[in-house]
This record gives sequence, C-alpha cells and structure tokens, in this order.
Amino acid sequence: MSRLQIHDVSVRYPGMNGGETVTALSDINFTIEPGEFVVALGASGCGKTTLLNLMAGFIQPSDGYLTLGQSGIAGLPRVACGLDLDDQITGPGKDRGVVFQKHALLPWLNVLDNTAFGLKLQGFSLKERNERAAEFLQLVGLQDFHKHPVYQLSGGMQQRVGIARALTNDPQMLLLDEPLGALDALTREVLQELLLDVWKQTQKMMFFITHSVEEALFMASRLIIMSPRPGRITHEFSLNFNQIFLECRDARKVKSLPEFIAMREQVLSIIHGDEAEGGLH
Ligand SMILES: Nc1ncnc2c1ncn2[C@@H]1O[C@H](COP(=O)(O)OP(=O)(O)OP(=O)(O)O)[C@@H](O)[C@H]1O
Repeated sequence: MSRLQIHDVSVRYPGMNGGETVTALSDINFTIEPGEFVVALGASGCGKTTLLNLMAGFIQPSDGYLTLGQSGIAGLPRVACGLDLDDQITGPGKDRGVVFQKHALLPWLNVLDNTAFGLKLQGFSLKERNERAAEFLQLVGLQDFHKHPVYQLSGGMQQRVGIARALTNDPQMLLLDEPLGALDALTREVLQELLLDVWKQTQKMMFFITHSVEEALFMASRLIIMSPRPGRITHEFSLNFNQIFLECRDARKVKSLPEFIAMREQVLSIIHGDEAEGGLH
C-alpha cells in the first residue's frame, strides 16, 4: 500500500471576467497514510473540492506536485527533475475512485450494469465484470437489486451503487466529495455506518469532504480543518470515534459521548471563527 503525498501545493484560478486571481489553496503539505480515513471540513470556499480534484488528477496545481506511492498524480511535469518516480504520467487513474454528491449513474442501465460500467470500458469480459460488480454490490448491501433500474432506487440506494462502482477498480483510495450531503438525516446515518464498514473491510485510504461537524468527527481517523482566503489546512486532529463505533455498533452512543460533544464544540468554534472572518460565501 502507498501513501498519498502533497508537496508544497498551491492552486490559483484566474479571476472571473478579468477580476482578481483566486488563490484557492496555498502551500499545502500533507500526507495520507495507508488505511487512514481523512475528513476535510471547513467554511465554504476554503478549497476542499479543489484539494480533492487535485488528488483525483482532475486539475493541476499552480505550484507543487502530488504523488501516490511512486506515481505522479498532478503537477509533476514542472518539477519532475531529480525525482525517482516509476511513473510520471499525471492525471486521473484507476488507483483513485471518486464518489460525488450527485452519483451520475446511467438511468438506462440497471444496478449491476451501472456498477460494472467502468470495467466494460476497460475491456473486461462480461463474466469478470459481473463477478466483480456483484462482489461490491454485496459489500454495500445491494445483492438483491442487480436487475433493478437505478431510477427506481432511493437516493441512499443510488449512492450505494456509486460507492460500489468506485470500488470495482480496486482503487488504493476513495475520494468522496460530500457523498451524503443530499440524503435525508436517517439515510445519511445508515450510509455513514456503511462507509465505515467498507473502510474496515477494504482498508482503503479515504478522503471525505463534509459540511457536517458531527459526521466529520464520527467518520475521521484524522480530521483536517481548512480555512479560506487563501485555502490552508489550519488544524489537524487524530480521532478514534470511528473505531469506537466499529467495536460497539451504537452510533447514537458514540455521538453522545462527552468527548465527542466537547470535540464538536471545539471544532464548531474554529469553523464559526473562520466564517465570521468572511469565509462564508
Ligand atoms: N474553476 C474555478 N474558477 C475560478 N474560481 C474557482 C474555481 N473553482 C473554485 N474556485 C474558487 O476557489 C475557491 C475554493 O473553491 P472550492 O470549491 O475548492 O471550495 P470548497 O471548500 O469545496 O467550497 P464548498 O464547501 O462551498 O463546496 C472558492 O473561492 C471558489 O470560488
């Protein structure tokens, strides 16, 4: 298993209509170790999605570079000299699966075919891709829904398909951009638990963005708090509420622990401080 490293990364976007350049991220140095569940939290506009898009290889940094093990992800062509890397091709890759808030499923395909779609594009045989898709549909609890059209599924079930689909390539890490943000409160809690089970069983690195402080504390083995203008990582906390849940299986109990409540208040005051300084868009 490899670690993901972010080296001296900044991202500047050109201003809209000739306006000022936006520094979305400034001097980010950060490492995600194998098996970590990292959650990013912060006021709107602090650069969370920009950071995820860099890790996915969707965008390139203005300065710095990102690596996953010995492979470049982004930014390397400008700085590759002297680096001992196996693979200097930058951009998206099968080693990173992405789950968005909007699942982008194909409405004309059933659950199994949606899950197996990426494997089809890569030329896997029907048997292979159906076996692989079935394995991950089982992991997300959709083993009885292979033939269902996706448009008949609830939002939570559709998001389960999105998670299964992202896992079919056996990526080293999952990048999740507010994956539960559009779900009702009860479904959201069920999927939080499901994602922790997926994490435990697959041991994949996770990078998860949320606006919910409670969700962040519940899911993270490491929490990063970002602040805007320019986007920076200002606080980091190592947490173990996810492990407590995986042992006791009682989310309400975990979320009402005095340590959990104290941490929630601490994090809320950090974020509200940033918003009061003008971070909220
Ligand atoms: N393509 C773009 N062009 C210009 N500016 C951009 C672009 N994408 C993002 N930005 C700006 O960069 C900053 C960081 O945006 P980003 O979407 O990464 O923040 P975020 O923390 O994910 O926000 P939110 O929580 O609202 O989703 C914001 O000021 C945003 O307006």
